[in-house]
Amino acid sequence: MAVSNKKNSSKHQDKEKEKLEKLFSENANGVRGQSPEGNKFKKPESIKNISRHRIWSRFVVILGVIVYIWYTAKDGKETSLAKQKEVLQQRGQSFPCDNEYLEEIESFSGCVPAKCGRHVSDKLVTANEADVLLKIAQRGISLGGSDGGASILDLHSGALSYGQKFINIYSLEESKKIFNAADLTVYKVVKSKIQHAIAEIFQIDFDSLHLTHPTFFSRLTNLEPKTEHDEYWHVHVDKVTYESFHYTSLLYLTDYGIDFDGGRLIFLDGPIEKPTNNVTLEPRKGRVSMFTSGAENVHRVEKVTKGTRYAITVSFTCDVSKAIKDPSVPKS
Ligand SMILES: O=C(O)CCC(=O)C(=O)O
Ligand SMILES: [Fe+2]
Repeated sequence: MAVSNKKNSSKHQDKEKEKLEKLFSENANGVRGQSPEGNKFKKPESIKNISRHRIWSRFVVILGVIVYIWYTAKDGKETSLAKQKEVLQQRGQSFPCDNEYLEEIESFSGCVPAKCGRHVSDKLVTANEADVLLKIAQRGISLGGSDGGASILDLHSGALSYGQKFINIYSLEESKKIFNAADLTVYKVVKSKIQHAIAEIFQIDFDSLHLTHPTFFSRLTNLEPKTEHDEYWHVHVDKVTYESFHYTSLLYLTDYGIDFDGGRLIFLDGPIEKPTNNVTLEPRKGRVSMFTSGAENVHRVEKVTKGTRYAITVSFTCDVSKAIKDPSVPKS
């Protein structure tokens, strides 16, 4: 019995020793995989996750505030008038006219807009019409073209960018192949549809509007500028750049984000020295933008960063003395 008791007590002692060793080894190593120091004031995992989550969310909020302040201080906010993917019957913004513009236009009866503004429509020009006009632009400008990023072709005056200057396209024999009578009919129909739309939107008389100079095709790329004519991205007011303009329209012939990157039309609202809101228009094939040409529509074209952007500027004046004639097919 005594032997058995001894045996039992030594078994008991062994067990106790084993327990102590286990406990000691756990304390020395920390709980599996953790440092012994971490063990002393060990936080549960859930608390650690919460504080990590808090740090991250604070970091994200602070970063957001910094980005917002930087962004608004730099360029003001940006709103979209028309995205490339949208197909718009008509969308626009109306606002009071610039005083100088209003004073001038008031001398032309039937031509004063109910309100100034900027509008866009994807339903005026058909895909086929846009294709015909794109082909004219491509064929015509390929006979010359600027050494820099901006080339123009004016079918009315014949002006075509050529290296670092302009030539008269009608002096070239190949000019006869640029467009035929049917193409010209498309050109005139499109011009007339835009004129009707402007008259309706701004509530003026169709007959008070006259096509004016310059009305031209443009091809924009990311080539380095060689002359000031290549610098198409400057902020401007059309009435100042092209004196005779009262209503500006643009028909886009290629697609933003597909045929080219960059090249959005951007209106800058707010004080001219520090605009507070950029209103962006993404070109879409067949899309027409129409806007009053005064200082209420300060704008610029973004630099094209990739690809080729084609458009036609179709401009109208209320001053009949500044009217231009439709182009005619070159004689063979
Ligand atoms: O191409 C555009 O979107 C605008 C061009 C322009 O501002 C201009 O020709 O005056
Ligand atoms: Fe312009």
